[in-house]
Order: sequence, then structure tokens, then C-alpha cells
Amino acid sequence: MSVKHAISRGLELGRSALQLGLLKSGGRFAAKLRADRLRVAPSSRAVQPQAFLPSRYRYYRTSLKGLAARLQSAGFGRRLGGGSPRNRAAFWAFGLGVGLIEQQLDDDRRSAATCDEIQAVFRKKKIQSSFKPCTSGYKLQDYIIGNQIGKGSNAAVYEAAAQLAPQKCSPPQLGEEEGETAPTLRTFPMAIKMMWNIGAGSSSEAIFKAMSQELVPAGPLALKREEEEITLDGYFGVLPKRVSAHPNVIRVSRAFTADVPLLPGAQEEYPDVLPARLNPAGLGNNRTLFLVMKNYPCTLRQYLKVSTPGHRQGSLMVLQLLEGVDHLCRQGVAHRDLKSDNVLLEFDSDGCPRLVITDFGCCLAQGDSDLRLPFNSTYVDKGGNASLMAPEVATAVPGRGVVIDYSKADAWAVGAISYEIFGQPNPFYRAVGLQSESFQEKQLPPLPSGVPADVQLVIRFLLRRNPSKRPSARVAANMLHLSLWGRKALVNQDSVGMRKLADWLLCQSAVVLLKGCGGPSGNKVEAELQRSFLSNLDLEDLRTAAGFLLYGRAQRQTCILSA
Ligand SMILES: Nc1ncnc2c1ncn2[C@@H]1O[C@H](COP(=O)(O)OP(=O)(O)OP(=O)(O)O)[C@@H](O)[C@H]1O
Repeated sequence: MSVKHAISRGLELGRSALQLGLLKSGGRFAAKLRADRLRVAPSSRAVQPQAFLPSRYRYYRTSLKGLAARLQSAGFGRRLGGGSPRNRAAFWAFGLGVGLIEQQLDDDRRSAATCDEIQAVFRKKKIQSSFKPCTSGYKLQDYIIGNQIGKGSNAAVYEAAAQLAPQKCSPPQLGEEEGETAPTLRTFPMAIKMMWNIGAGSSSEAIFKAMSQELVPAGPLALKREEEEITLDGYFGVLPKRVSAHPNVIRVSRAFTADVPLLPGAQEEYPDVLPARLNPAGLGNNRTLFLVMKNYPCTLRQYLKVSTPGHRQGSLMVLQLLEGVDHLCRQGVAHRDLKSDNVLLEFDSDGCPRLVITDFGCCLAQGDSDLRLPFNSTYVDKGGNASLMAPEVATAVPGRGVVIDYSKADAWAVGAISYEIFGQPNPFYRAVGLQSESFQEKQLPPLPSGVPADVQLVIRFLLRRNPSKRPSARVAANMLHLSLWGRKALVNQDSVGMRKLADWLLCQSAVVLLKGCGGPSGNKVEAELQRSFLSNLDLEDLRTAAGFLLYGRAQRQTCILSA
């Protein structure tokens, strides 16, 4: 369906739904939609628009009003008004200018209020996962463990299912609406990650402390109450925070410590990390941390080895990574080890890949949510994955007062991974050989010509060396949202008119809400992305995204004309 069609259909549906009173959760929102379209005053229950006016504009407005008043009281107007036609025109133009700015401010205020109301509506809607963890599952004996499904440098991952105790712990099911599920995933819907414990000690406290970053994506019921208390009491201030659920971030449903068992392939594949009890030459501790998650069919890297997504699908995949990164940033977490092996993948009912960021072992998650890390010695860990380290991280030299700002580092890595998504070698891996600390932006290889121009633009911007010229994950995601679904809102604009954008947002919200009423389709990747966008709306971020797009398009136009 074209955007135009979608919008007009959305409006049409919105109108009938409003009449029928179908938009339950959007009661107030519906009134707002109507009020805004008909330009009537919003309901008295609505939050005072003044509260939404950004401080910058409040300042301009006050200054302009003050200036006008001062000019008037000084008799400037009378003198000008009574003077030459040229002066009269100048004064008239000044008044018009103030009027126009007032109108612009009014538009902005209305748009900000619209954003806020839309955000409130979509924030209320909880993420519904089709993965239902069992109600117990805090012991290794609660699980049947199958084959190994993966291995990294810190852990081995096995497929798993709940031991049968149907009334208490029925095996988690994938929702019927999900795409075709492979038989092995039906038998083993869970994955258990067994960390390798060398040197952390064997007490639960010590293990939780040493491997605390792995708990960042753990859900609220992941730890048994006593262990939750250990993590809070024993290491308050040391243990990192936990992030809330998001469709593009892995959810750890259980985390517990247990004695290391002898699992399939252990003696052959990782004998050195086994405890002496299982291998006399092994260096591992007797106990370790286990993390229970949903079992995903493959990693992004595995998927890309066998298929190249189409351009639209590829754009949706990049967008999902940006949404996941933005969610982490907002909660004060930098992943620091983003690569295609650390992204898991499944399919929605349309066959569209859903991406999930996993493996938080290297993340930065400081108690105060600060994404800046003091870098005063070489002992400070900069994070994993040197090839995909953002330039500002890779080039940092330790010293007094040096701080590494990670707030846009993951976004840079998404830019690099995007090449893989569009069927190209990652420019920062050996085959191409660029180094993140020394590359020049003009050395970046071109993306395939079929990749939409706006998407190419986003990737270029993400890979900017200078983080202050690089969009944040949120702004880059907004650029893709605008490009995928809001093209009309930006057409023929040389400046970013908010009214058009606000109208588009209202249409988009109506469409998404109505789609959500339609049942299973609500779990599709596109719908999730749109909900994520609407629940994180911020006027300034949106304006910046539109600005980046328009700037990039203008640059492109200039290049074409001068070629
Ligand atoms: N939930 C899961 N479902 C399916 N496969 C998984 C899951 N979690 C991990 N894997 C597989 O196991 C591999 C290793 O997992 P993971 O990256 O978490 O281990 P790690 O030792 O922490 O890795 P690294 O070497 O990056 O530190 C992954 O690359 C993937 O192939």
C-alpha cells in the first residue's frame, strides 16, 4: 500500500473508528485528533500547551514580545507609522515578522503537544512477548538440555526445554501468529547460556559480581528473591542497572548459579574451562552463571551468509538495530560489542526478520546512567570488538581527565553492520580493511545502487568520524521512519514545517492504533517499529532527523547537478 493510500485510509478508518468509539485506549487521543484536524480548542482536560513549549522558543517569544512592547512604548511605531511609506512598510514588515514567528511558535507548541500526547498513548501499550517463561526454572534441574547451539569466547549456549511439570512450568510456546517454527525450536524453545567461570570464585555473590553485565537484559523475575537481594544488598552501586523489555533487545527470563555440568561437546570443545572435578587439567571454577532466554533460529551473521535481504527488508533491519540501540541509550546502557554474531534473528508471520541485540558481557551500564567513562588508565576496559569500535573510542588515549563518551558509539557500529545487511563486506573487517581509528569518510565503499538513497544517507551519517556530526540512534531511526512512512510529510520543504509533520504523526498514530485492534498483525515487525517510534516521539529529535534528511537530499541534488 502506498504511503498516500495508507494515510488516507488511516484517516478514513480513524474517522469511522472515532464515530464508533472504537479507539478505547485512544479516547483522549481521538479527541485530540479531531480537535487538531478541525482546529477547535482541545478538551479542558488536555495538558496546558504552554507546558510543551520548548524553553528555547519560550525565550524567543518573550524576547520578541518584549522588544515589540519596548518599541511601541518608545513611540517608535508612531514615528515610523507616521513617517515615510518606506518606514511604514518596514514597521509593517516587522509586525508581520513577529506575527509569523508567533504563528510558527504556535505551530511548534501544538506539534510538541501532539507529540507528547501520541507518546503517552503508545507508552501505555506494553510490549507483548510471545515467549512465556515458566513460573519456576531457577535451578538447572528444571531444564532438559539438548545440543549446543553456539559458543563464544566466554560461554557455551545450549538448546533447552522445561522439565515436564505442566501445572507449574509448561514449556514456553511460540505464539501461533509467529512465522513457521522449526521443529527443534518447538522441542527446545529456550536457550541456556552457560558462562565459563575462570577465577571469579564459586560463591553466588562473587559470580553475580564478576558477570554482572550479563544481567543487564534480565527481566524483573529473572533472579530468585534471595539472589535478587544479594545483588541489591551486597553490591549496590556496583551491579549495573537492568533495562526494560524491548522487541529488539534480548530478554533473559531466568538467571541462576549452579555447579558446572558435563554438557554435550564439553570435553572436546572447551576442556580448559571445565572445573577439575570434570577435567583434572581444567582451570574453571566449580560453579557458574546460567542465563535462560528464548531460543532463536540463528544469528544475523548466519542469516546473511545464506540470504541477502531485499532493500526494504534491509532498511527495516537497520531500523530495528537503531531502535534497540536507542532503547539501551535511553536507559544509560552502551552495548560496546555490537556485531552480526551478537544479533539474533527470528521471523514474523510475514517472513520479515526480527532482530534482537544480545550478549551484554561487554556493556557499559553505570549506576548513574552516564554513558561517559573516565579513561584514566590502560586498565579501564574500552569494551569488546576492536574492529567495530567507534573512532572516538578507538582513538582515546588514557590520561588524567580523559573521558570516553559512548552515547553514539553503538550507532556507529550499526552503520558498519548495515553494509553486511545490504550484502557487502563490513568495511572494518579484514576483507576491506579500513581501521576505525584512522579511516577517512571518503574511503567508505559505495553501497549497492539499489539501496534507497535516504538509507544510504543514514548509513553515511552514522559512520561519521566526529560524533558531534553523527546522528544519535534515535535521530537516525527517525530519519528511517520518515523515509519509510513519512515521505509526503517532507516533500517540497526546504525548511522543516512542523505542522505537516504533526499531521502525518496523527495519521500514522491512527493507522497503528487501528492495526493494533486488528489482532495478530500487532506483532509484526513493521507494527512494532512504528509503535516504538511513536512511543519515543520527541519534537526536537524529529526536527533534527528531518533536517538531516533534507540537508542530505540537497547535497545529493547538488552533486547530481554538478556531475
Ligand atoms: N538465545 C539464543 N538463541 C540461539 N542461539 C544463541 C542464543 N544466544 C546465543 N546463541 C548462540 O551462541 C553464540 C554465543 O553466544 P554469546 O555471543 O552470547 O556468547 P559469548 O561467549 O558471550 O560471545 P562473545 O565471544 O561475543 O563474548 C551466539 O553467537 C549464537 O550463535
